[in-house]
Amino acid sequence: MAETFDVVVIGAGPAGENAGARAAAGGLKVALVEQELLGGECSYWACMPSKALLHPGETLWLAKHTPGVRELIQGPLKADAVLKHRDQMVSGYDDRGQVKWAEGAKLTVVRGHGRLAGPRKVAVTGKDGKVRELEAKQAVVIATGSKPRLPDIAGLKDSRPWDNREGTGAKAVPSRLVVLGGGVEAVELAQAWRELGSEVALVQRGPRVLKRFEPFVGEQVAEALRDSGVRVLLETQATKVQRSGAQGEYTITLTGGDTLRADALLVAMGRTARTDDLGVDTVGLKPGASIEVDDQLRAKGVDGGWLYAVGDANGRNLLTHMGKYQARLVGDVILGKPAKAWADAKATPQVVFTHPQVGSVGLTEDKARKAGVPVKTVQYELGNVAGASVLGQGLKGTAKLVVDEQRRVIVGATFTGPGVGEMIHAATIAVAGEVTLDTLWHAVPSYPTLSEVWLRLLEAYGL
Ligand SMILES: Cc1cc2nc3c(=O)[nH]c(=O)nc-3n(C[C@H](O)[C@H](O)[C@H](O)COP(=O)(O)OP(=O)(O)OC[C@H]3O[C@@H](n4cnc5c(N)ncnc54)[C@H](O)[C@@H]3O)c2cc1C
Ligand SMILES: NC(=O)c1ccc[n+]([C@@H]2O[C@H](COP(=O)([O-])OP(=O)(O)OC[C@H]3O[C@@H](n4cnc5c(N)ncnc54)[C@H](O)[C@@H]3O)[C@@H](O)[C@H]2O)c1
Repeated sequence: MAETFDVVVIGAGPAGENAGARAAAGGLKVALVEQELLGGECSYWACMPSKALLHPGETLWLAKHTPGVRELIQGPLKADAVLKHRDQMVSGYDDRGQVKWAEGAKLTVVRGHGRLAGPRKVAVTGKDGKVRELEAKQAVVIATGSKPRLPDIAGLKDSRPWDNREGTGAKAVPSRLVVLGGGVEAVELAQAWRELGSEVALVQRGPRVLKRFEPFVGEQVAEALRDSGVRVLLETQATKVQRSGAQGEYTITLTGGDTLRADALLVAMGRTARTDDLGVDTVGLKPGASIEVDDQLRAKGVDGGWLYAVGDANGRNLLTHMGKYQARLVGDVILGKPAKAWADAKATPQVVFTHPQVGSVGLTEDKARKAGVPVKTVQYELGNVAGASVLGQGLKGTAKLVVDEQRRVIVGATFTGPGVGEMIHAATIAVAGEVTLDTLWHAVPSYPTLSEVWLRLLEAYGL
């Protein structure tokens, strides 16, 4: 006999937790199904541990730019202390705190692997093999996240390389690390492990890293990686991977025939939706693919409008904050309130936590032009703003705005430099709120802060 809920959420990462909590706060009876740890990939093997590994290096780098402090610095980071801090950030891979939160939010936690078993039905297989049948009166929300993509490179799979789990969770610093990929995960973890003492080489097939951002971003981050001692190999691919025994040395053959040797190999080559073992075929969807949704987060191609997907599982924006945004909206949609996830296409912010940091929101110049926006851009060097000299000596960075000239509103912004991750929200407000440049002229930035770059950008535009 099936247990009945108003809503069944499969997956308790940030997206699933927030979808469930929003629906429960509106008075609905919600089951939250999780096969591993409540909190999901982000809390234990992605966002939180990677930031715990990166922040000490950034602090040291800033200190080295600060007279009176840099003279005190002796030696590199204390790797043991950083790894211990990482372990605390992931609560020792224990989700008791999250379970307590979920209970407080009036969610019924169901442990086990959830699979759709036809319309509105979910079968949950527990660790003991027993199956619990759940039935949703109103909605099922898929929030199962994503898993690493392992490209078809000879010998790669058999060599059992690191993915984001070992890449954020390793208990010791490898002497030599090779990173395959040039996206956000690759650059963040290459820098983190380099600063903890590894010799690092990063292998990227394209002409620059971070290719989804404005071109200057990839150039500056690659330069920073090189400055910290990372070997950055562009327009290069791994063609073969060999390993001497289960724990042995890696030999990575590259296009052109050169080889790299390493003690650890991190694959950071993108992710795919975790929908392969989810029973989506029982409702007419393709296993293994992202669940395509409309702006109400409703799965396309499923009759009755009862199936929703949020977070990495729908492939819209593989970012925790965007998954949580979709989750809040899906809760509202299920509660019958009007909601539309328009920020996904128009105002998605992202921070890359390298040093220099990268903050971006909305469209790049290239994407805006391709979308037919009448574009004018302005750019200003952050190092020329008085606030930069207060933060440290010789700090650099760049700020760029992409403006829709017709409407006089910003459709995209990108900043690089120290602490810009905290500055990007101002740009997100301007983009999401469609604040005109003429109004922004009266949003006066304080002196002497980095935010004064806004004033310089507006002057550069012609105000
Ligand atoms: C190294 C790394 C660093 C990152 N850093 C950042 C960052 O700084 N900021 C940022 O915004 N994003 C970051 N991301 C992306 C971020 O981790 C994801 O966007 C986010 O975790 C997606 O949340 P989610 O809830 O959709 O999925 P997940 O966090 O993947 O959670 C899905 C949950 O569903 C469970 N599940 C899956 N299938 C089933 C099933 N069939 N039955 C029951 N349970 C199931 C899983 O066990 C998991 O707990 C990073 C990613 C990586 C790899
Ligand atoms: N700070 C953050 O917000 C943060 C940090 C880490 C990850 N994430 C998110 O997690 C997701 C996964 O990160 P990611 O860096 O793995 O993905 P990504 O899509 O950003 O980058 C994938 C990289 O792998 C390369 N690649 C893919 N297939 C390849 C192949 N066959 N051969 C050679 N190179 C190949 C691509 O060129 C690209 O450089 C991203 O969507 C990202 O936004 C976010």
